[in-house]
Amino acid sequence: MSLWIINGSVWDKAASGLVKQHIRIEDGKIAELASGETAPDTGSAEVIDAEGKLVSAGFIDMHVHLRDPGFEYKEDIATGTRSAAKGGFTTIACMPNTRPVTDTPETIKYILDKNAKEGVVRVLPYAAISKNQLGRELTDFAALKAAGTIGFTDDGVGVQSAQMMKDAMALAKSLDMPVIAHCEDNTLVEGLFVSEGKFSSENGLKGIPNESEAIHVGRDILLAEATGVHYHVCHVSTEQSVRLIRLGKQIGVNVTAEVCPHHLVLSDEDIPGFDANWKMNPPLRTPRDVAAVIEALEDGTIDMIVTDHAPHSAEEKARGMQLAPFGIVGFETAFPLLYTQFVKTGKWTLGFLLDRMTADPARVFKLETGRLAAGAPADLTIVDLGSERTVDPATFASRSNNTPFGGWKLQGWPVATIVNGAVVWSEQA
Ligand SMILES: NC(=O)N[C@@H](CC(=O)O)C(=O)O
Ligand SMILES: [Zn+2]
Ligand SMILES: [Zn+2]
Repeated sequence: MSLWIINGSVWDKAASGLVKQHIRIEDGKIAELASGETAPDTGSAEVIDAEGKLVSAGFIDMHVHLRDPGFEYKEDIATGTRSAAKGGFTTIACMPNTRPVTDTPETIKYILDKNAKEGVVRVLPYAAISKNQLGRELTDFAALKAAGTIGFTDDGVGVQSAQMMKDAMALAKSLDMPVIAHCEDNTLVEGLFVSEGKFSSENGLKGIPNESEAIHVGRDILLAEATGVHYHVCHVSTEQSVRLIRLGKQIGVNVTAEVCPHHLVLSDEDIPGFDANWKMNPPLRTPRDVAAVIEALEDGTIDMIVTDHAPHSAEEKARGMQLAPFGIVGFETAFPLLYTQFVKTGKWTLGFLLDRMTADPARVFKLETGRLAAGAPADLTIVDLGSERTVDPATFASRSNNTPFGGWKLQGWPVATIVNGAVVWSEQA
C-alpha cells in the first residue's frame, strides 16, 4: 500500500516560503519526503499530482461539537467528520455537551466505536468534568481516562464553583490529564445574548460584559498554579482574558489557550441586525478585543486556532436572536477565511497560520499528528491556494448551515484530505 503525493508545495520554515516536495506514504505513515523539481520514480505506487497546490499536515481542531449522541438532527459523527474533512481537518476533539452528556466510559466508547464505523477523521473525545454538566458532582476521571478521553471540560457551561474546579484540577493532575475550560460566570450573563458594545447600546440591550469570561480565566489560572494541572482556556474572546493568560504564562503557570476564527475576524459592530447566525458564545466582542486576541495569537499568548464548530438546525436558528441557541458551524470556512483575511493581506505568513492549525495543537495536546515528517501518521491536507469561491452554506457537508459567512468571497479552499494514508475527502469525489 504505497501512495505518492508528488509536485506539491510545502511550507519551508527556513526559507519562509513554499518549496516543492514529493511525499511517499506507506502503511498509513509518511515514509519519505523528497525535494527537487522533478518527481522521483513512483513505480507501481498510486500517485496524486499536487502540482500548484499546498500540501500541509492535516489540520487539527481541538474544539468541536459533533452533537452525537442525542442531537443528530443538528449533526452526527458521519456528517460532522465529513464536514471536518471537507475543511481540511484530520483530527478533531469533540465536546461532551451531548445527550446523554459524555460523562461515562460507555458514552466515550459509543463515540469512538461509531467513529471507527462511520467517521472519516480522527475523533478525540473530551469527557465532562461534572455529571450531566450540572456542576454538582465530579465524573469518574480515572474510568473516563481508561475509556479513551483526552481531557476534561464542561464546555457549553462554565464550572461555577471554584471548589469544584479546584477538585477537578487536582484529580486531573494526578492522572496527568488536562482541564479545558469554558469560562463564563453565570451571574453576569443571565438572559443576555450579545456583548456589551456598540450593537447592544444602539439596540437598547443590556450586553454580556467582558468580565463574565475573564473572571473565570483569572480564577482558574490561580487554581492551576495551586494544583499544577495543564489548564487550557476555550475560545478566548476578551482583552482582559488575554492579559491574565499572558501573566499566567509569564509566572510559569501551565496555561494554554485557543481562539476561534470568528473572534479574529468579526466584532459586535459587524452584526448586521437581529440574525441568529451572528449569535455565539462567547459573543462577538468589541474591535478592541478583536485586536487584543489577534495580538495574543501573534505573540504566543494564545497557542492555537479552533473552530468551536457548533451546528444548530435552521428551525432553531430561526427562533430569533434572543431565543435561538448560541453557536455557528466552522469547519468548512475556517482555513479560507483566515487565509484570505490574514495571509492574503500580508499580516501573517502562511507558515504562521498553518502552525496554529497543526503543530501548535499537536504540541499542546501531545499528539503524534500535526507535522510533515518521516514516521509521522500520514494525515495531510491539500489546498488550492489560488481558488476563489463564494461561501454557500447550502453546499456544506455539515447537517447544519448556521454561519455568518454566507456570501463571503474567500480564497484557499481545501481540495483533498488524507487520514492515515487514505483519501477521505476530495473535491472530485
Ligand atoms: N459556542 C457556542 O456558541 N455554542 C456551543 C457551546 C460552547 O462552545 O460553549 C454549543 O454547543 O452550541
Ligand atoms: Zn464554550
Ligand atoms: Zn464549544
